[in-house]
This record gives sequence, C-alpha cells and structure tokens, in this order.
Amino acid sequence: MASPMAVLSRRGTVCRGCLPTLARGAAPGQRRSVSMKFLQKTADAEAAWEENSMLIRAGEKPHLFDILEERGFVHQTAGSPELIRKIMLKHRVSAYVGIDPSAASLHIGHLLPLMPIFWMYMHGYGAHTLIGGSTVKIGDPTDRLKDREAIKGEVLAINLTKIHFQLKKLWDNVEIMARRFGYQKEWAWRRGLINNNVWWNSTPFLEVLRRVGKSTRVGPMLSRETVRRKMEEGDGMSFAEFAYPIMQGWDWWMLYNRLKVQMQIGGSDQYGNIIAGIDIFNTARDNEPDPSKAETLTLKNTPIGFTVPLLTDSSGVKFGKTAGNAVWLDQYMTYTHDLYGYLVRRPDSEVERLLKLFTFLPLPDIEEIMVQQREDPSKRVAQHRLASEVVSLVHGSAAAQEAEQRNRMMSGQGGVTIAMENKEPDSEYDMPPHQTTLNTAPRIDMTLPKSLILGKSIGRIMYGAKLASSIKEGHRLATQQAAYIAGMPGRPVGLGQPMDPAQLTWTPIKIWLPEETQKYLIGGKILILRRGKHNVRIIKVVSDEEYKASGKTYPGQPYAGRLRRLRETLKLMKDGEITIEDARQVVDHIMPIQSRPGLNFPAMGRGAGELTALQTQIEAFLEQAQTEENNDEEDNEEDWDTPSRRLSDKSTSGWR
Ligand SMILES: Nc1ncnc2c1ncn2[C@@H]1O[C@H](COP(=O)(O)OP(=O)(O)OP(=O)(O)O)[C@@H](O)[C@H]1O
Ligand SMILES: N[C@@H](Cc1ccc(O)cc1)C(=O)O
Repeated sequence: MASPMAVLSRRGTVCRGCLPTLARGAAPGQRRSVSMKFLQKTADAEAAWEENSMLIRAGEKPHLFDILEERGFVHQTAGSPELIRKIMLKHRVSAYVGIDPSAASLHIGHLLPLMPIFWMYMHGYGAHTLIGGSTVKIGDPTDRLKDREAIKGEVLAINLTKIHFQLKKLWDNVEIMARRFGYQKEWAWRRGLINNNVWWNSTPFLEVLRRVGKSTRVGPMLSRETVRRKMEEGDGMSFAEFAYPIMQGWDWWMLYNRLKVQMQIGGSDQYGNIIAGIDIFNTARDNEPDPSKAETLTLKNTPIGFTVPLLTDSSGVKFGKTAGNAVWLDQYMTYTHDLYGYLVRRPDSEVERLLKLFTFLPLPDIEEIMVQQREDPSKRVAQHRLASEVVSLVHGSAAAQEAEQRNRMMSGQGGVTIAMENKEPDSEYDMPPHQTTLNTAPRIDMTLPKSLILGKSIGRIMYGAKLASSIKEGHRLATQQAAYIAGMPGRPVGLGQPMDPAQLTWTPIKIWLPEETQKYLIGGKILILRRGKHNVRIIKVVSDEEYKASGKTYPGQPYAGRLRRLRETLKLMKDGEITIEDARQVVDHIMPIQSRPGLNFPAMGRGAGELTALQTQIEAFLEQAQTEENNDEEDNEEDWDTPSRRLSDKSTSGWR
C-alpha cells in the first residue's frame, strides 16, 4: 500500500490524483481517509527536512547525533555510529525509551535515557515513551541474580497511573523547555506515550512464535551474560524471563508498525535487549506472511539504537529501585527541595558532566557557568544551575524557584542539609485557585473510608476526595462528563468493571448509582478518579475504623465539622463543664461570626438566665443547620442517586 510519502512529488507538492487512504499512525490494515491539507503538511515537512539535512551536510547546522555524543549520551551503539548518523540525516527517525512500572515513581536514573528522547523531539524527530504494562508482569532479568517479586494487581494499577502522569508532566515541561531554549515547534514534531499492554493484550502467543520465535536461535540467547550469570550464580531463569528480550523486541516491531519507530534508546544495561530486539525486528520484517505488506530493507526500516551511560551513586552502584538508592521524581517520595538539595550537593568533579546530561543549556553557556564555578567553587553556581534546571524539567519553574529559595535560606543558616518536611495532613489536596496543570496538580494518592466510597453519592465522593468544592459541584461535574473513573464502562448500565491494572482506561462518570462505585474498585481497595485533564486521585479505601484511627477527615464527613463541635460545646455547657465566657470563645473559634447568621450572642451577663438563652440560641442554630444539611442530602440523593427516580426517568441526559 502506498504510504502518504509515496504520493509526494519531488518538489514536495501533493499529487491530487493519487490521494492515498492510509494515514500516518494508522494500524496495519486500518484505512483512513487523508485530507489534502494533511498531505500538504506532510509534503512541507518533508521539504523542510531535506533543507535541514542540506544545512547539516554543509556544516551550517550540527547533526543531533554529534550533539548527543558531545554531551556524553552515547555509550554503546547498536548499528555503527556512521549508519545511525546517515539514517538520522536522511529521515525524521522515530525513537523510543521503555520503562517498566515496577515502582510508583520514575527516578533520576530514568531521566538519563529520556533526555536524548527529549532532544530528538526538539530537533523534529519522533520521540516516544513506552510504559511496560505487560513486560512488567514478567520483569526484566537483566543484571539480576534473583527473580523480581510479582507485582499485585492494585499495586501495578497505582504504579502505572503515577508513572503515566509523571511522563505526561515531563512531556509538558519539555514543551516549555523547548520554547525557552528557542526551538520553534513545528507541525511535524511528534511525541507519544504508549503502553505495551495495548498489543500484548490481544497478541496470540502463536503469532509471536510463528513470526519471530521460529528463527530466533536459543544458542546466542543462552550465551548472554545475564542469562549465564542468573543460571550459574543466581536463582535460575524461568522461561518467561528468558523470553523477556523477545517481548521487548516485539514491542519495537509493534511500534515500528504503528509509529515507524526504528530507534531504541536505553540505559547501558539495556544493550543486550536492544541487540536482541534488532534481530527480532529484522526477522519480523523479513518474514511478513502477507505479500502485500512485505518490505525490502531500506534505511527507513533498519533498526538502530544506542545506550546511555548509567548514572551511579558515589560508590559506583546504578541508581535505581533495586539498589534502593533512588532519588524519586515524585515530589512526595522525594520532596522537591530534597531533589534540589541532592543536585546542589553533587561534587565539583561531576557537575560539568551532569549539566551536559541533565540540562538543555547550550555547551557555551555551560562553559561560562564553569568559569564562574572555578572562580569561587564555594558558591556552587554550577550545582545551583543544575538543580534549578532539573527541578524545572521535573516539577516546573515555579517549584524550582521555591526550592532554590528554600535551599539558600537553609544553607544560610549554617549550611545544613535539608531535612524532610512533614506536610500538614491533606493540605496538599487543596484545590488550586487556578486551572490545574500537571505542575500544580494536587497530590495524587489519598485514603478515604469505606462508608463514603461504598455508600454515598458520586457528588459526595468527589467532594470528599477534594475533586469538587461542594457536593453539588461534584454532581455537576459528573453530569457534564468532566469526572472520570478508572475502568471499563458498563454496557448495559451496571456492568462496569475496574481497569485492567496493566492499562489505564477511563470511563466518564455521568449519572451514577451509589452501588455503581464499588464495581470499579481495583483489587477491592483502590479507586481512581479524575477531574478534567490532570486532577487525579488514587484512593485507598480503608475501613471506617482504620480511617478514624488515622485522625484524618474529609470534606462533608458527617459529624466531623463545626456542627459536631458545636454540639459538643452545648453538651459541655449543659453539664456545667464550661462557663458561658468559655463557650462564647469556643463558638467564636469554630465559627467566624459572619458564617453563623442567627447566632450572634448579645452582650450578656453571667447569670443562669443568660446561660439558658445562649443554649437556646445554639440549639435553634443546630436545628436549622441540621435541616439544611438534610435538605442538601435529600436534594442530592433524590436528584441523582435514588433508583426509583432514575429508573422512572430514563430520558435524563447521560442515562445510558
Ligand atoms: N541509573 C540509571 N542510569 C541510566 N539509565 C537508567 C538508570 N536507571 C534506569 N535506567 C534506564 O531507564 C530505563 C527503564 O529502567 P527500568 O525502570 O526498567 O529499570 P530500573 O529503574 O533500572 O529498575 P531496577 O532497579 O528495578 O532494575 C532503562 O533504559 C534503564 O536502563
Ligand atoms: N526492559 C526495560 C524496560 C522496557 C520495557 C519494554 C520495552 O519495549 C523497552 C524497555 C528495563 O527494564 O529497563
């Protein structure tokens, strides 16, 4: 089948008569009509690329691979450096880095292979990040002597969700960085975030065996160092682990089919998997059973790759979750100021290299920074710049500024290292005053009690999870389809299911029966909700007793608020435990005067009559408040949750 490129004339204009039907990104066999506009843009992008290549050849622009080499990213290549240079010059190559969600966060080591992907994006190449929702179930045995522990369903769902949003946040910040460093975004820039569960969920084992398994020789696989060591010195190797490199290679082939990804980048420990992947890619390409799809070898379908050096700690151990020395990119696992502090503490001997690897600063700027650094190393100019750039990339520039101020303040008080701060419980969930971005989104994980999640309306749950500012708003969000639950929609209603822990899927909440919610509990205890694009909550559902014991409260919690405290005060007054003056102070404290119409104590004496008058006022106020609360509950329950009402009104919008 003709690719869109095939209909472009040499000058990059579109031949109208030969409009093809296969769009970029369409899955094999999937036909989509392609507009003239799309084709013209593709033609323009091709022409622009040719111009770009000419400038590089003429020495007027640097080749990205040279930039990457100069900055220290290229450790080992899969395919000769000359071949990689040639292919990257000729085509807008697409590349990917894969990460298995075996922890709840990325760590600083992951940034190393991601940085070349970000550079590629800014230079107009295709750049993709893959989450190994399926590969993580097997676990990469590379450089391990012991099997990885199997990850439980709900833990996988949590890891996957968190890493998904972390990668999205990184990508958002890469866009900002690109603008900041003067890269003009073009239509042809492509980036993506994909989960390999998408294909592994529907790939028959037979297909993989037939297509690549038959010609994959066991001998070379057995002789790999990782396999040999695990078998001889470790706890042996399972067939699944042995097959892991085949899975990774198949991923690459799938990515080539979908997104024309022909390059893979990874940490140096991934070299063996990338080499094995090249064999699998070549085998799959050369054994296409459908002659109409067969491809002959060209520069466009030759797999290539490279590895980046490993980031190690001061004792030379790879930074990562296995070694237990990770510096996390989740701001609640490693606080932003601790990430900043860690980078500020890098030794002088390392900092120039780290600036080249972890920032987008041009090399002449780094040289200048190093001149200042050498003039007065005690100022740690280079380390501060490193920390500020990395924190900006990971958490945004506002967070970086805050972390810098904090660090300078703390070190001004005697150069102490920064201690972990204990945040106010739940304070980080406060609704941001402006539109949430991934950099300002509140904390993602929280705990709520069963009685709320399993028994209450969706509006109350949204309110309780601080995804809505009131119960009513919670309901409104649901009807406007601005609230989502992780899982599969029920067709017909009532058959909803939790998400497959290996793949994040969202269902708009719409109108909801309270009993609907529990169908979406992952592993019986995790509920994932989202408001709008970025405001996500991973809710751990615990027993009411456990919740109470934690001392936490949530908005709308019965008897947890002012009314409960007012009732308690009233009781104390009645029992003669507190004086009228104390009672007045307590009431003023729990309820500012403007928020309690009808409860404005007049100046009173201290006699028994005044005490009774005050009690009567409080009782009347409580009664009124209770009626209002009941009405609010009734409003919501009747409108949204009462089955009789909903079932009799199936025409209500959103009722499916
Ligand atoms: N310290 C590091 N330096 C460079 N690259 C790294 C580092 N840690 C991880 N990577 C790379 O990030 C990618 C994803 O790694 P992955 O999450 O699978 O493993 P990991 O964090 O190394 O985990 P583990 O410690 O469990 O082996 C791989 O390409 C890996 O080589
Ligand atoms: N095997 C890689 C992760 C990965 C998973 C799937 C891939 O397709 C690529 C890479 C690692 O453990 O670091």
